[in-house]
Amino acid sequence: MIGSFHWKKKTKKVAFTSNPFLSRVGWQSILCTSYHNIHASPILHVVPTLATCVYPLKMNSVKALAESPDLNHIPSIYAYSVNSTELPASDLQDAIPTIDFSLLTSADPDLRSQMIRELDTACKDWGFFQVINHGVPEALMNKVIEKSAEFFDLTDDEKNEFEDKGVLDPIRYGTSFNTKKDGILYWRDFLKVIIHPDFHYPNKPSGFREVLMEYSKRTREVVKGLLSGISTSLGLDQAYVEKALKLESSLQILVVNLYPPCPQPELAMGLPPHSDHGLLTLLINNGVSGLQIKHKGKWVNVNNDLPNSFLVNTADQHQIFSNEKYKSVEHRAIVNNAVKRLSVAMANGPSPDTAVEPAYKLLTEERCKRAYNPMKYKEYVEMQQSNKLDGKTCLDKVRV
Ligand SMILES: O=C(O)CCC(=O)C(=O)O
Ligand SMILES: [Fe+2]
Repeated sequence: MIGSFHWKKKTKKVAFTSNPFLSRVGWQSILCTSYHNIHASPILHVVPTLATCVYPLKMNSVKALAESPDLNHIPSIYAYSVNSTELPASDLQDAIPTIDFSLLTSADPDLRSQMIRELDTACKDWGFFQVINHGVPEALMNKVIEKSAEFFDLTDDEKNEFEDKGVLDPIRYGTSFNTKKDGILYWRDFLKVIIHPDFHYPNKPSGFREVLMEYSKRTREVVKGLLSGISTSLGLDQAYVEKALKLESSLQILVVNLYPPCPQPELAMGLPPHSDHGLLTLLINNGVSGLQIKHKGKWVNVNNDLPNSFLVNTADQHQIFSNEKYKSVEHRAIVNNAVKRLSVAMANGPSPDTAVEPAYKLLTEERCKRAYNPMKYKEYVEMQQSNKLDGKTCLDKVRV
C-alpha cells in the first residue's frame, strides 16, 4: 500500500509494509485530504502518526495498541477514508420497530397475526428491529457479555492459542476483519466461535463453555420463532423456512467484537459497512452505542434504549431466500474515545450444506423471476469471510 506523506515539509511517497507493526514508524505526519468525519460533517484532517512510539514486533490486537501509554494518535494504517457517498450519520427520526416475541408466539391467532404484520413491515422497511419478551433470561445475556469481556482480558499468549488460522477454523481470535485483504486495519478485535451444529468453545475463561451452550440453545429458539413468523409473512407455511433451510442443523456463529477506546475516533472505523451472511443476527452489547444502520439511504445511529432486548438484523440468506422481498440491512460500527465497547453478534444461518436459493413456492405462486442462483451456505460464508468486507457485494456473486 502506498501512502502520500507530508514529511519534513515535503510530500513524498512511502511504502507501508502490509503489517504496520513490523516496521518502526519514523515519519512525522500524514496529510489526509479525503477523510470525512463519520460522526458529523465532512472535514479535512491532518493525522499525525506515532513518531516516537515503538511497537512490539508482532501485534495482532488493537486492544494492546490502545493500551500503550501516551497513545494520542492512531497509526496511519487505521485511518479510514469514508467514500463521499457514505453520508455522515444522524439520529433516527423514526422509532425502530419493536417485535413482542410473546405475541408472535401467542396461541391467540389475532395477536399473532398482528405481530406477523409488524414483522413484515419491519423486514420490508428496515431489515432491523428490536425483540422484547423473548424468553432468554437477562442474567444469561449479561453473563455472555461478562465472559466475552473476560476472554479479551486474558493474556496475549492465552488468546493467541485461538489465533485465526483460516475462515473455516471453528474458533478464531484476531483483529480487524481480514488483515490479508482489508488494506487498512479496523479498530476492532474479534472472537468467532462456531457453536452449532457442532459445539465449540474456548476453554478460557472458566465457565464460558456453559454460558455459550445455554445461549446457543436459547437464541436458536428465538430465531426459530422469528423465522416461523417470517415464513407466514412471506405467504408460506409456518414451518416452510425451518424445513427448507434445515434449521435443526443451522450454522450458528458467535461473534464477539471488542472496540477499545480510540484517541481519534472520527478517523478510525470499528467495522466498515457490510451486511451479515446468514438469515438473522441477534445483537447485544455492553450498553455503549456505536452501531449505525443504513435506513432509507442514510446512515443512522442505533441506540439501545430497550432493556433486555435483542437488536435483530436481516442478513443475506434472508434476501436470497425471499427473492428480495426482504433485504439484508447494511450496518457498520463506529468507535469512541471514552469507553470500551463490546458487542456480541449471534449469526444464525441455514444448515451449512443447504444450497440456498429463492423459495420455490414464492417463484411459482407469485410468478416472479428468480433473482439468485443456489449456493451452499458454507460456501457463501467462506466467500464472505475470505474477502474484503465491502457493503453487500457478496450478494452480486450469486445474483442471476
Ligand atoms: O458491533 C456491532 O454493533 C455490530 C457488529 C457486527 O455488525 C457484526 O459482528 O457483524
Ligand atoms: Fe454485522
